[in-house]
Amino acid sequence: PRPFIQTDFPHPKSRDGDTLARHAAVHLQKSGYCVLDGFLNQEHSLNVLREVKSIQDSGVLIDGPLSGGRTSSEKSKKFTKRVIRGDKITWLQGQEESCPRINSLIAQMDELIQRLNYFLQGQYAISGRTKAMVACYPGNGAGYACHVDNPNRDGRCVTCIYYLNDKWDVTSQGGLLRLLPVSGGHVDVEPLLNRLLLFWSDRRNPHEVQPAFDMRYAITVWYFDKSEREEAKMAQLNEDMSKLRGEVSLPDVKEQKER
Ligand SMILES: COc1ccc2cc(-c3cnc(C(=O)NCC(=O)O)c(O)c3)ccc2c1
Ligand SMILES: [Mn+2]
Repeated sequence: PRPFIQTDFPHPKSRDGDTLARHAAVHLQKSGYCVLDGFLNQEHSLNVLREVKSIQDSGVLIDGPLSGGRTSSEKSKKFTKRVIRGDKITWLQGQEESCPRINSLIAQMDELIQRLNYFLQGQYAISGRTKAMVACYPGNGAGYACHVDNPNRDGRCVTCIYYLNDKWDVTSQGGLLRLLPVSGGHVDVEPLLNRLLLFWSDRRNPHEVQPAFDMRYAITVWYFDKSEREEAKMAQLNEDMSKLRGEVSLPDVKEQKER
């Protein structure tokens, strides 16, 4: 049977920024995710799609983390199990002259998240973001196995995905994003054009991309929580320094006392 697919996500009546951000804050705090349809106007979203396709045609997209190479568990074995090619990606700062419409989308995402931060009343202090990841799933049945974006406190608190797939039909084209919130159940999100999906990036939201059978486009930005990000950078710095010094930990001191 067709998976239960939620397409009638409630959408705030008025379009002003604060209403949208408040709606997103309420939904995130209640369910850990939020779907906003019609994030840009139709023409703008089609122009963003046009720019993504020209980026794809320019050949700058590289294999995503799991495509083409070995799956992480295969590193130890001699042979490498070839995974089917997964998503192809590129990273954009959001100021490139070659894609003004994508830059404008990123600016709108930034503005929404800054307003959202205000309505989260101190739950997070969202202070920065990653570059925007433009991803194309090639449509050969590749998907993305169930995973958590930020399992180990790397600083990312909100995942923000903008979908660009016009007239997408999951029954024939697959590519469904399935959230498996630890609070139970599952939420199926179709990767529809001009749809923005937000969800907490941590272990509360394991999610998967089911195999896609047509080219499937998305632009993802991860937003950082200030303190979690600072701690993660400090931990990384200490780890790098101890590697640099070739630091070796000594056997436990109290054993020596007993000698
Ligand atoms: C170390 O370099 C890299 C480079 C790129 C990386 C991209 C992802 C990633 C994570 N999540 C999704 C996802 O959930 N997509 C949901 C959807 O498209 O509907 C996705 O497409 C891609 C994870 C780790 C990476 C590491
Ligand atoms: Mn993910």
